[in-house]
Formats: sequence, structure tokens, C-alpha cells
Amino acid sequence: MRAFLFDLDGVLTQTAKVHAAAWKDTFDAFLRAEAARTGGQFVPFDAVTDYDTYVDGRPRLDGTRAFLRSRGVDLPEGTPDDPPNSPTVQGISRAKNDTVLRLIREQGVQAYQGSVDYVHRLRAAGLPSAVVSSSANCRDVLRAAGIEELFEVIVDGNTAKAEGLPGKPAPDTYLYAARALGVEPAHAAVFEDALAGVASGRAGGFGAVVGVDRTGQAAELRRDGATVVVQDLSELLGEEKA
Ligand SMILES: O=P(O)(O)OC[C@H]1O[C@@H](O)[C@H](O)[C@@H](O)[C@@H]1O
Repeated sequence: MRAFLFDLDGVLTQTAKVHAAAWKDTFDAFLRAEAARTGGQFVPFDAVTDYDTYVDGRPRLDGTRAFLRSRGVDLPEGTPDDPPNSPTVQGISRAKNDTVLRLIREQGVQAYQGSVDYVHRLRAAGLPSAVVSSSANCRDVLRAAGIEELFEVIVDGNTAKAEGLPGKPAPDTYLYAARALGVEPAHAAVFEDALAGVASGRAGGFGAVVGVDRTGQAAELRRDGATVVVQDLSELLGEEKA
């Protein structure tokens, strides 16, 4: 492998669980109000299974659409100016973003030490790395974790929007990063904790797709595209550490 492409939330930083909590907060408020309005049952958002299946790894608006569709809810798209929690895809997405930013402000951002050590090892070996994230908040999160300077290339939700790239599980954002580093996908490794993310690694024909299993979904990561699964990148530093 000549280039290394890392997802952000859940691979480099401990922010996947913060996103999951913000999604749960937002969707539960919506579902509760819907149940009251229609007289139906309130079935809460599951921060593990619903998050992994519909939301994790995808661009924000795609996550909102995919989860609502899974509950048979069809909301108008709305506009980015819709007030948070308006019954539109944009309004719900905006509420979720307000919540995730508040949680990040309150809790700060921690990197995974194993990932930071791994990227340092790559740098010492002269091997380039990129961050490939669906998040529009990617740069702020990298900065808050103090690791922005470790990467040659950063492809995030804003890059995808500006370049018209479809988000994960499509391979386009990873392919864009590999091109920016001047490396063929067959010689680049993808590191992902999300099912949509390993699927984009597989779809892009990458030389290795490392599933990072933080939540006990190793089998699903393999099913959707991981060629190897670890619980933490420190496992890949292995005996060289001794
Ligand atoms: O809402 P943001 O910060 O642009 O992030 C979009 C998505 O980014 C992904 O990295 C997360 O796994 C998702 O949970 C998140 O929804």
C-alpha cells in the first residue's frame, strides 16, 4: 500500500458516538411528536442498529432521508433556512447539526491514540495519508483533536458538495482522495468504521479495506466490504512496538 485513507468519526476521533447521540435526540423528538399527532406508537431511534444501518458514514441529508424512509415517513425537502426541527429533511438535519455541535463544544474531541500512533508511523515511513469524511464539520473536529496537520489531503462533506461527488456508500470521495495523492486505488488502503464506508471502499476497488469495529459489528463490516477487521489501529502496529 502506498497511500492511506482514513474516515474521521469513529476511526480517527471518538465522535461517532457523539453523532449517534445527536441523531437519537433529534429523531426521537420528531417521532414522539409524530406519534402524538397521528395517535400511533412511539418507536424510538435505536442508536446502534438504526444508526449503523441508515445514518453512519453518510452525508447528513442522506442519513435523514434514509432513516425517515425506513419508518415510511416522506417529508418535503425544505431549504437550509428552515428553522431547526421544521418537519422537512433540512429542518431535521439542521436540528441534528445544532445538537452535535453543542455536544462537541461541551465534551471536546478525543482522538483514538492507536490511530494517531499509526498515522505517525506512516509519516515516519514517508507514506501519505488522507482523511475522507462525509462530515461538513470534519476540519473543526480534526482541529479540536489537534491532528489536522497530520494529513496531506482532507476530503470532507464540503469538498463533496463543491465537487458534486456522491457521498458514501458511493466510492467517489475515496477515489477523489486517492487521485489527489496520485495513487491508484489498488495501492491505497481505506480505514472505516461505518457499513456505508466499507461499502464505498469495496466499490472503489481499493487494495485493502480495514474495518474498524468499535461497536461489535465485525461480521457486518466484513459482509459489506472489509477485507480485514480490527478493534483498534494499535493492533496493526503489533510486534513492531516491542
Ligand atoms: O452532519 P455532519 O457533521 O456533516 O456529518 C455527516 C455524517 O458524518 C459521518 O462521519 C458520521 O458517521 C455521521 O453520523 C454524520 O451524520
